[in-house]
Amino acid sequence: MRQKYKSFAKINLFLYVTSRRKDGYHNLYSLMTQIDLCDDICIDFSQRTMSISCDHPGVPADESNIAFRAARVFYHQLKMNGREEKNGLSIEIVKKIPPGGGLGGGSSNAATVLTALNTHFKAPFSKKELMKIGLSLGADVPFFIFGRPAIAKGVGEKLEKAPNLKSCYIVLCDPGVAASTARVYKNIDFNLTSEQKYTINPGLNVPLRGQGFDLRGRMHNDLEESACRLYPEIKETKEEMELLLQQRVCMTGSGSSLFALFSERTAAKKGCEMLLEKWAGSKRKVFLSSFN
Ligand SMILES: C[C@](O)(CO)[C@H](O)COP(=O)(O)OP(=O)(O)OC[C@H]1O[C@@H](n2ccc(N)nc2=O)[C@H](O)[C@@H]1O
Ligand SMILES: Nc1ncnc2c1ncn2[C@@H]1O[C@H](COP(=O)(O)OP(=O)(O)OP(=O)(O)O)[C@@H](O)[C@H]1O
Repeated sequence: MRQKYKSFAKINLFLYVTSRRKDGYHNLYSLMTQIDLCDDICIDFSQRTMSISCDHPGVPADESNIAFRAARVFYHQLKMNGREEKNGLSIEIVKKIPPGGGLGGGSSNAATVLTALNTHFKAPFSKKELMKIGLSLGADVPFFIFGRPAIAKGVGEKLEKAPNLKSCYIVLCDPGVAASTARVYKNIDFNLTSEQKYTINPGLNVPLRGQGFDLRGRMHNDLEESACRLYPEIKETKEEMELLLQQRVCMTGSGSSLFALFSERTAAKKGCEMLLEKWAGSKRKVFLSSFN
């Protein structure tokens, strides 16, 4: 039985790093939303063995793939619950989300596989339990299982429903360099983020009177300075993007992707076309996306 799934990317509309923890991880305060850029995943539950394939050369097509590890950990938990099931399945991933782009591509793939397996076996785990299983794979995985815009705290596992967001069109750019999440967190200069840490006020407490929350003035990322020091391509791309679009540009997650928000599709499309034209032949990739 073959089933197709869409595995969506995310952006961090704002991301504040509030402290470094004893376990080496960092506590966050972040507003996250899924966007319509997605990978395609096909799962065949009728196989006798477990296998994975992926069309992207930068993504492992073996048991180290996070989607494969998600399937393995799911069957393990099922067994711990006293249910021994045949664990054959094949996972086929068609990548459209740039890997190492701060768009949570791997985490989203893992969440898609966990959710698909849970549905296939008629919900042996509650959503909360599935999110806990997801956290053992990566800090971003619970968000994709949560499945709606969220305020993330802790290492990203404490999730609350976000206020009603105003839908936006996004000009998204992959500067052509993959950023290592671990390196970016390790390289944070807390002297540079401290002021922001103590003045976090994204204004989410403002009453909305039926309107969606407009985030364009609230975009922020405490990881940006660290990522730009490690990967100068990010800084260069951001500066050019701001100049060409005449819009505020922010990095998502631990980088490397950058985004600008637009309320009108025509303006976003025009911006996208301009970047595509200016950067034709370069390693930078440009996407028109949205969230609502
Ligand atoms: C940057 C974000 O994408 C923002 O949503 C996430 O914080 C990253 O989540 P992720 O890619 O799922 O991260 P993981 O795979 O769990 O962790 C990779 C590495 O990033 C660092 N890490 C990750 C999350 C976090 N809150 N603090 C950290 O310091 C740790 O060194 C960890 O070894
Ligand atoms: N299914 C997968 N999809 C993407 N990358 C994967 C996958 N499995 C393993 N990886 C490895 O994980 C690395 C990070 O990829 P990913 O797309 O998750 O990064 P990211 O978007 O920066 O993640 P995050 O925002 O969660 O930090 C890749 O360089 C790749 O080698």
